[in-house]
Amino acid sequence: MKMDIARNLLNLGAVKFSPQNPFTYASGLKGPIYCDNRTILSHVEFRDQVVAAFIEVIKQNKLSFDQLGGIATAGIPHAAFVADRMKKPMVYVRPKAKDHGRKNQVEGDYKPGQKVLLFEDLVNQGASLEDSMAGLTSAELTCDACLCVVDYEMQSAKTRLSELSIHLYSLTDFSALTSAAFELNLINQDGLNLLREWHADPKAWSAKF
Ligand SMILES: O=P(O)(O)OC[C@H]1O[C@H](OP(=O)(O)OP(=O)(O)O)[C@H](O)[C@@H]1O
Ligand SMILES: O=C(O)c1cc(=O)[nH]c(=O)[nH]1
Repeated sequence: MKMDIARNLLNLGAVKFSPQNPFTYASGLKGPIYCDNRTILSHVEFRDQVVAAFIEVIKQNKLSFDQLGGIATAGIPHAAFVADRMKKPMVYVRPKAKDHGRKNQVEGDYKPGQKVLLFEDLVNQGASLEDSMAGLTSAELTCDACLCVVDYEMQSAKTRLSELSIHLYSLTDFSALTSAAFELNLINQDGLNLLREWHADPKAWSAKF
C-alpha cells in the first residue's frame, strides 16, 4: 500500500523537490521536499483510495474511538470523508484555542472522557500533532493514535509521539516516497543521497540556508 500511495502522490504532482531553493516548513525549518496532500481533495478517484486505505487501517488494527478528529486545517477533510463513509461522529482541533466565541480549541459536540482518533495529512516534526494533543487533553478528551497520509519518519517526531504515547499509522512515508520517486526517474542517485542527508539531520541541513 505505501508504495502505491507514494506513486499516486508523485504522479499527481503533489510532491515537489527543490534542493537549491528549499521549502520553509510549519516548524520554520527548511527542507528539499514538499508534499502537498491538499491536492488529493481535487482528485476524486485517488481521494476515494485514500479514504478506503484509512478505513482499512482502522479495521485491520481494530482502532477504537468515540469520535474521529481532524487536525486543522489539512487533516480536517480526511477525518470528514472517513467519518462520513463510516457514519461516525467527528470533531476538529485548532492549533490553539480561539480567543473569541466559545474559546474552543476542539470544535464539535463531545463529552469529557471520550476517545478521539486523530487525522493529520502529514507528520514532519510532529509539533502540530503535539499541539492537538494538548488541545484534546485540555478538553478532557483522550487519544492514543493518529492516522496520516504521509509520515516523514523523523527521529524528532518519533521521540515526541512516544513521549505522548501516540501510535502513528501512515498510508505512506519518506522511505516509500523517495524509493518511488527514484523508481519513476523523478530523482537520480544524487537527489536520493541529498534527501537522505536532509532526513538524517534536518536541523543541520536547514542551517545551511
Ligand atoms: O509535523 P509538523 O512539523 O508540525 O508539520 C506538519 C504540519 O504542517 C502542515 O500544516 P500547516 O501548518 O502548513 O497548515 P495547514 O494544515 O493549515 O495547511 C501539515 O498540514 C501538518 O499539519
Ligand atoms: O512541515 C511542513 O510544514 C510540511 C511539509 C510538507 O511536505 N508538506 C506540508 O504540507 N507541510
